[in-house]
Amino acid sequence: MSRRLVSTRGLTVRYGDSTVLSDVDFHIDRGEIVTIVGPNGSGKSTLLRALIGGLAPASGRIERAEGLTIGYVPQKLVLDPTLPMTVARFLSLPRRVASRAARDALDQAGVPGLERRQMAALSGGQFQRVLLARALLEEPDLLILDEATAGLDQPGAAAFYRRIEQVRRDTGCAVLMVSHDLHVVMAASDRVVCLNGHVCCEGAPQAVAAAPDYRALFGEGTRGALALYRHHHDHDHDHAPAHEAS
Ligand SMILES: Nc1ncnc2c1ncn2[C@@H]1O[C@H](COP(=O)(O)OP(=O)(O)OP(=O)(O)O)[C@@H](O)[C@H]1O
Repeated sequence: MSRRLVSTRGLTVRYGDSTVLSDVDFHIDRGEIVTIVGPNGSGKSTLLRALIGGLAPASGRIERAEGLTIGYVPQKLVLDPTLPMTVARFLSLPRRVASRAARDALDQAGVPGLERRQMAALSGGQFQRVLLARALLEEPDLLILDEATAGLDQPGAAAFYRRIEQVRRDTGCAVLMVSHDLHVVMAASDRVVCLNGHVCCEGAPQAVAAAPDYRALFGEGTRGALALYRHHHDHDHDHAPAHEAS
């Protein structure tokens, strides 16, 4: 398969009369971690939907590598809490997977040994990692995460993204994620694309954080988060932090 997994050229998407994305050039290559940031309503989820093939462009082109396999981790998944369902059973929906494969995927997602636990009894962080495990069962070339840490606190989200980096190291998959908090995903991203209906700026995370277009959209209000991020990355993580498996 070619190095380029997905690309768009001049992508324009409309819902009725309203143009949500206009003239977007985007690409992600094998093994890259790319984060899309942008304010609410800026078209981030729409871009993901178009890349997956769930939306037809009004104009422009989308190209996907032949045989591309995508694993998708949604922002949230609502399960009926009164419905008894173990993690193992959940991982076997919609198609049955071997227990060995389920175990390996849970290991890879950083939540080993959860097979017999009830889905309704998982913490928010564990639940998102089970969703990650389910996506990994597809053995994706490209893992897509749409605000996958929305319900987690910042240390929990940072631990989740460290796990994503580990998954990339282990499997070589590319990762495309959407996040509203650039500073939490900074360490895990090779490249950041700032979207506001069009591509405002893109580049290395530090460069985007400093870019005038990014600052115009997000202001300077995330300094506290940046400090937290720095604290979490000025030392080694020989010992998994408490949040890693919580
Ligand atoms: N199915 C739809 N029909 C009509 N308009 C839609 C539809 N889906 C999204 N939109 C509109 O398109 C715009 C972009 O939505 P989108 O969900 O892509 O933004 P987003 O950047 O992911 O937002 P958020 O950060 O709030 O999740 C919004 O104005 C939204 O109301």
